Amino acid sequence: MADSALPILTVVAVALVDADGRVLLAQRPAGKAMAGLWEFPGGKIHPGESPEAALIRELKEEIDIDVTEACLAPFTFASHRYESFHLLMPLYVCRRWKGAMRPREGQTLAWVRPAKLGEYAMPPADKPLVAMLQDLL
Ligand SMILES: Nc1nc2c([nH]c(=O)n2[C@H]2C[C@H](O)[C@@H](COP(=O)(O)OP(=O)(O)OP(=O)(O)O)O2)c(=O)[nH]1
Ligand SMILES: [Mg+2]
Repeated sequence: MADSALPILTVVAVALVDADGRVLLAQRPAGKAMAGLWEFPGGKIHPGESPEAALIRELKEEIDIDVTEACLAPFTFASHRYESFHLLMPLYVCRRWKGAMRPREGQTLAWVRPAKLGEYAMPPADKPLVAMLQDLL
C-alpha cells in the first residue's frame, strides 16, 4: 500500500517547560496503545475543534491544568508512518499554565532535563522532536 493510502491522524501535543527548563513527559497507561512509553501530553483533535482548542481541552482532561491559546507557541511537528495510520503531530511549547498539575488518567508524570530525555523510551514519532527540543532548551 502506498504511504498516501494511510489515513492521516492529527494529534496535538505540547512540551510544557518549567522554570528550570525541564520538560514534562507522561507515561502512557496500561491498556492504551503504546502503553509504557513516555510522551508529550496531548491527544486527538475532535471534529470542529481547532488544534489549540483541542490541546487546551486535553491538558485539562489529562493533567488538570488551564492553558490559554496565547501561551501556546508552535514549535515543530512530527510526521511519522505507523502501521495503520500516518501521524501528523504539531508540537507546541508552553511555559505558563494555571492550576495544580495532577495526572487524571492513571499516567505517571516526570519532569525531565533536556539532556536526560534520551533515557525515556518514547514513541518512534517523537525521536526527532527530542533532538529539536534539546537544541531549543
Ligand atoms: N499525546 C501524544 N501522542 C503521541 C505522541 N507520540 C505519538 O506517536 N503519539 C501517538 C500515540 C497515539 O497513537 C496518538 C495519540 O493518541 P492518544 O491516545 O494520546 O489520544 P487521546 O489523548 O485523544 O486519547 P483517547 O481519547 O483516544 O484515549 O498519537 C506524543 O508524544 N504525545
Ligand atoms: Mg492523550
